[in-house]
Amino acid sequence: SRRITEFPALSCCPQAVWKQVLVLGLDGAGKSSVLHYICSQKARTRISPTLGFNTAQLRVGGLEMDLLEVGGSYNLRAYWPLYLSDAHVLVFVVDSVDRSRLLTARQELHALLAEEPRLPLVVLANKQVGASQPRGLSFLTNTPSHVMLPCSPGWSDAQP
Ligand SMILES: Nc1nc2c(ncn2[C@@H]2O[C@H](COP(=O)(O)OP(=O)(O)OP(=O)(O)O)[C@@H](O)[C@H]2O)c(=O)[nH]1
Ligand SMILES: [Mg+2]
Repeated sequence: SRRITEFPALSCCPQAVWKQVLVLGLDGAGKSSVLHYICSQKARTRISPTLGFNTAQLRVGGLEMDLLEVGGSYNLRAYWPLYLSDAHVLVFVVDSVDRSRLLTARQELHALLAEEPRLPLVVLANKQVGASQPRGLSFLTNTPSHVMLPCSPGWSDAQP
């Protein structure tokens, strides 16, 4: 069964539209946590690695979004490019605390942007508790038309 999470309408998108949002990023970045938080407004501290896909449906007034996460483990990254052509937006989630893997994250993001340079991009700098501006992540992309947002899916109020 298809479970749709509903949000109140936004005045900016009165007509019915459907968008496919592709959610990618290295394993452990927090993609499933973000999807879970969007759909339930609750953090989940125990979350299993995604071995294939994970999906969520949202409706914000007339805007309906299908969110598709493809797991970020090394073997699954080979499948990422297959989903680019159907995507309207790419949300790339980065673990901003795990500095040792930022370079890998950057390489993977650049490989995606090389295939689909005009795909709108949102970078989520995850695990940023209390930060208003993500620091030290500007090198991730030199695409001018992207949005970079700090996030932490409900972490401050997480229940173990
Ligand atoms: N401290 C902290 N931990 C987080 C945050 N978001 C996610 N985590 C933890 O990070 C780990 C990985 O989160 P997931 O959401 O499974 O990561 P993922 O990107 O879906 O990983 P794959 O499915 O393996 O590609 C889990 O233990 C989460 O509980 C956050 O904002 N802060
Ligand atoms: Mg996952």
